[in-house]
Formats: sequence, C-alpha cells, structure tokens
Amino acid sequence: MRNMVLKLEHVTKKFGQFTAVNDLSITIPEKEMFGFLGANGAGKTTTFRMILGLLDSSAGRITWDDQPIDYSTSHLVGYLPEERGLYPKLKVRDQIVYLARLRGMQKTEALIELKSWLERFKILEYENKKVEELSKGNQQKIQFIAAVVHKPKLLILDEPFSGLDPINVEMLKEAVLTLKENGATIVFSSHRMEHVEEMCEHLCILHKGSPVVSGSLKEIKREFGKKNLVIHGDFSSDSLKSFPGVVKSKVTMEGIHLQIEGEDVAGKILKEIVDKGFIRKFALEEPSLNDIFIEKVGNSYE
Ligand SMILES: Nc1ncnc2c1ncn2[C@@H]1O[C@H](COP(=O)(O)OP(=O)(O)OP(=O)(O)O)[C@@H](O)[C@H]1O
Repeated sequence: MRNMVLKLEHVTKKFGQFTAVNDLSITIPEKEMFGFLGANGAGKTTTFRMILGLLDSSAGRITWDDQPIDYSTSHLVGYLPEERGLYPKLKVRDQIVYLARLRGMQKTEALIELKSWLERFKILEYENKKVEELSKGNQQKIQFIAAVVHKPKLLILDEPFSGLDPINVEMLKEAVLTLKENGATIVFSSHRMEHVEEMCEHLCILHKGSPVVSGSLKEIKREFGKKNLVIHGDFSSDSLKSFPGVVKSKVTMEGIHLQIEGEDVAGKILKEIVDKGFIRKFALEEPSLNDIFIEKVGNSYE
C-alpha cells in the first residue's frame, strides 16, 4: 500500500533577508481536503510553489508519497495558480487538449473529459471560443478544468473561488467536493474563512509566514474553548456585557451575541435572565473560524 501523504517538515523560504514561510510543518493525508488561510502576503502561494517543486525551499523537506514532487509525479498533480495563465488567443478546446496531452492524456479522452466539465459548468457553447472572448468568471472555470482534466490525485488550488459570483462559487465548491469524493487529495487557499470552515477537515492559518493555528477544525474549535451565546429576549441585555466570563459582546437588533469563556458561563447567564422577560432564543454555538482567526492573528486580516 502506497503512502500518498503530503508532508511538509520544518519548511522555510527566505527571499534574501525576508522570511516568507517560517518553519511550517503539516501532514495532509490522502483524500483529505486541507485549507490554507492567511492574509495577503502570509505565504500561501509561496508554500504551494514549494510543494509543486516550482520553488526551492530554504530549509525543510516536502514529500508526497515519500518523494519530492518532480517530473515523475507531476502528471498526477493539478494546479490552479493564483495568476491565471491561459492563452487568450487559443480556443478553449485546443487549450485544454494541449494541456491534457502534456500530462500524458490521449486527445479523445481529454475531449470527453472536457465536454463533461463544460456541461457541468453550463458553458458547453464556449468549447470553440477563444479564451479572450469569455468573461472573467468563465475563464476561471476553464482554468479550473485545465487543472483537473487529467484527473489528478493531488490538486492544489490557489484561491479557486476568488472573483466569482455566488452561483459560480457554489458550482465550483460542488465540483471540488466531487473531486474529493472521487479520491483526490485537495489543498486550497482562501481569504474566506467560511469556505474553509465549510469544506475542510484540516486547516492551517498562516500569519506572516508562520503557522499560528494548524490541525483539525474540530480540535481547533475545541481547544479554543470559548463559545458563542446568542440571546434574543424582550428585555434589556446591556448588563450581560459585563457579566463574569463574558469576553466580548455585540448588541444586535434582536438581542445580544456574547463570546463566553466556557459552557458553564451560559448556565449562570440563563439563571440571571430567566426572570427578566420572555426569552425567544438562547443558543450556545461553537466559535467560528473567524472568531479564532481574530484572536490568533488580530484584526490585520482583510
Ligand atoms: N519571488 C519573490 N521574491 C521576493 N519576495 C517574494 C517573492 N515571492 C513572494 N514574496 C513575498 O513573500 C511573501 C508571501 O507571498 P505569497 O505570495 O506567498 O503570499 P500569499 O499568502 O499567497 O498572499 P496573497 O493572499 O496576497 O496571494 C510576500 O510578502 C511576498 O511579497
């Protein structure tokens, strides 16, 4: 049995004196969906380029299936680069077939695969159009097809959902989930925490090149400890802002959202408000990735 694990061990990348990635260690098991979060310049793209062997690391080791990714394995890898790079004058069909053949696919097989993706993305009519004639969002779908047409086992997607309208975001998310169900290992970066929260079991938050949070989403939330408490009631909730164990509060149109130190605080708050008036909602919720990010990285995230 092969060990198709993607492993980064103490990986560092320096550009001159500047450290873009600092001592990053992560293990991504086969068939996993892994999310990379971080502000602009955090080091996500640099990490992807090192994984793909497009950039040498300054220190550390990167392996997939116990080997570095090189010419012998690159046909098993798909990459959606951040700087989209299609040939504007080429027709969609010629472009995809060309890229698929570079990765060892037969033309007929590539055409079948292309058609099925174009159908899925509802853009079959663009098969014989030049890339430059397509809208940005549709070009992005073509670029996505270029990354997956050869059915890679490892797929690296650099901000796959950026610049898309909500319908296309959903379409691409579903496509990514299908690829995962079909057995691909997928690593993607995003600026949107909800995308990672929704799709990934494991994630890493990079801050100025260093991993500040890394591991399983469930564990990260559990370790964070704090919970959110949402209260909607027909009474003033102002006094709850300074209730012991309340870390943060936000008054809303319907009531108040509290970040509390732990579950026990919720019980005490319930006792406090039970006689104050009608409680329409009292819900203890897991912290969001956004809450965790803000605490670990601060408000520097855009
Ligand atoms: N070839 C290079 N030479 C010098 N500095 C570089 C080079 N490539 C990247 N950097 C720097 O490394 C840091 C990390 O860049 P990187 O592109 O990896 O960030 P990112 O997390 O992908 O950001 P974004 O979300 O904006 O795409 C940045 O400060 C960037 O300016």
